[in-house]
Amino acid sequence: MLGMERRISRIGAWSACLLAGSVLAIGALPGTALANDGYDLWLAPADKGAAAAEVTVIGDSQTLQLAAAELRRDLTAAPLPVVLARADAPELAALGLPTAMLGAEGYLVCAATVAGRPSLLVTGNSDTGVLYGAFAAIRAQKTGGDLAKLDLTSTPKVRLRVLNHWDNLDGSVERGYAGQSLWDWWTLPDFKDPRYTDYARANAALGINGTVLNNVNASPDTLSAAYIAKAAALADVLRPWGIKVYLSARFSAPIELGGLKTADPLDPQVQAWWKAKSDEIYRAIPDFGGFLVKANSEGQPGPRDYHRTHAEGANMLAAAVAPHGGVVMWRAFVYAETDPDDRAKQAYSEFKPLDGKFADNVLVQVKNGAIDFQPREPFHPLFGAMPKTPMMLELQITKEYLGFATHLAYLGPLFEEVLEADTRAKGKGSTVAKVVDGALEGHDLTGMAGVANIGRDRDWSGSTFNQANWYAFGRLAWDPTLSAEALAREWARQTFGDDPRVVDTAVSMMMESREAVVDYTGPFGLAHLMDTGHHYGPGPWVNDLARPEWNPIYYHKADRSGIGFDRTRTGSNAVAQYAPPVARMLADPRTTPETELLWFHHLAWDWKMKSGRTLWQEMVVRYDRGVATVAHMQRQWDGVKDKVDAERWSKTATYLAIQHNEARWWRDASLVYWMSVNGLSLPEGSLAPEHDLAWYKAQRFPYAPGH
Ligand SMILES: CO[C@H]1[C@H](O)[C@@H](O)[C@H](O)O[C@@H]1C(=O)O
Repeated sequence: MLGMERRISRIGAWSACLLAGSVLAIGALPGTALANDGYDLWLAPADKGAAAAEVTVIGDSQTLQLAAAELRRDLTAAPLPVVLARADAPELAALGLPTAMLGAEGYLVCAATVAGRPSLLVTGNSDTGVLYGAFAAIRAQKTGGDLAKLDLTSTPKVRLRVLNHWDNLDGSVERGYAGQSLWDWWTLPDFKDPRYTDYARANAALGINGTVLNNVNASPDTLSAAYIAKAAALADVLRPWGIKVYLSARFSAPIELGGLKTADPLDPQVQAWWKAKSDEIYRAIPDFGGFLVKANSEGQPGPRDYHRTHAEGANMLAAAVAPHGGVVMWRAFVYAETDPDDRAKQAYSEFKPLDGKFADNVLVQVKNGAIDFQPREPFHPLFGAMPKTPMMLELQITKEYLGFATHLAYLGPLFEEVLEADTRAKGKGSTVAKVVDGALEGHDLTGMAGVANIGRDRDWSGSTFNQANWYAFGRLAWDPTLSAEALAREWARQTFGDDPRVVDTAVSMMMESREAVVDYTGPFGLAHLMDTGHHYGPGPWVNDLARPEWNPIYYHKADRSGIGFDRTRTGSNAVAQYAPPVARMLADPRTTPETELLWFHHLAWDWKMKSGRTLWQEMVVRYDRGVATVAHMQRQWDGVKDKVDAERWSKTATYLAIQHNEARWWRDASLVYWMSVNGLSLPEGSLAPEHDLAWYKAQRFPYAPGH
């Protein structure tokens, strides 16, 4: 009976809403003819000419006031007055809305009669939930939704949705291509740059609820009193937007900062130091999120220095933050002594035996693939292999290996591909997404991290289209089942307005862009082929670096007889790290997806591909296709010249021209090198390389940004 009343109440409100809707005219979206430097990201203000929504707030929190301000600025021509209220507001009690299922951060946006007045209600169980609901309503309107029919319910599937800034205290950003660090450590904690608020809004609009401020290659100074105060000032700005601050911790900080002789995690003095340090941080930042740690990786100190395990190291830090509700995000990006013949095996070998040994508040943070953010990598074998441990997925938003900020490469499809990959750990459908969102093993502590592409550039991310990668990460962290294409469309509409020609063009370019990069940098699972000193241009010939696994030769193993890394039983047997059905599939080149063929197999140049062509011929086809796709993107962009503001149009057009040259450079340099190894010539119809091998080898970047 009660349920019935609830229904009626909502239906009543609906009809009022629908009536109003009949005269509804949603205001035009921001005029694309206006100059737009992209600073507003997906929060470009609504058309000034349209009537602002009437917004009432029940309750007095700062977060609710911020949510109201967002709605007043961006929601136009609302058919009903908008009411913002937490679900526990007495005014909502009689409605009996189904809010229990929203959890701590979910939202509900629907027509409802509040205090006798038909309204568009935005609610949630927390102030942040309401804020997310407000942003969802704005997004719905900007992407063509009808406010009169709005009925949105959503709860995040992942708990920690976190950006990782690889920002150094000197203002540089490791692998950052969008200018200096956003954080001005020099003027913090006193000056709170308005950009910090803009950053918080942009993130909150996506549902991002955490940020690790500093590089995983962490300076011990980050944990000094002076920097804790600076981090606290940032936390104060971000808090009302539902964003928690985390810090990367250097494992040896007890030595460097504390003057101890050791950082051994089993040493009581070391434990006491971290406990005191954590207490100090929590005094300044009561809702501090916790630590991110890169240990015993690429020269960083760690527990292995003291013959302790990664679990012992992580648990020591976990014990220090546990009383305050903090977590430790412990990275599995290690490659060291174990399995010297195959770097791709090392993290699994080291971490898998530790499953079940980590404290409850530790997440193991794993990159999407076993090497390092390549344009395409098979999913990391650790997903599904550590059922007792929360596995946090680390994605890279900044495009270290996909053309930095210059090349257009929408990463939605890359993210989607890894999330949808089936680990088969518990039968069919054991996707990486289900490992990460905790559904597969019933974990409540879950997380996704994205290495940020944010800097002080006017457009934040080095180019307009790079913003979409930040956007897609944030939305997928909220719901890993969202589609990359739908997110591209959502982003394009909010970024360029609602002209279907522009939106369709942008989406089409975005959806073909990542595969183009795969094609021109290295098709069929080739990876890590870049030149020394940067991760930008080609250098498949490089073989003189100190560590074997830094050399491209190590990865492609091309010789006169064939190309590719044999990771089957006759090679490193890395395939055995996957669940048996996946391992069986990958053990045979005929059942291995062609996109990953040379990642797992060393094959003859005349290996027959599914197309009927030889491997070599097909490789050339792909290299050509990569270059042709960039040319296609250029043509498409030319077609919307009159529809996009000149500033964003011309920067994008120029970057596409650079990309076209460099795609050609990747293709030609790679092909001349492969030909020097295999002695084959180019199939009929393929473009001849412009230069000889010596010329390509001589190319050097004078300066490698971000390194
Ligand atoms: C922060 O260091 C980075 C390093 O710049 C990058 O080239 C490497 O791939 O990955 C490292 C990591 O993820 O720790």
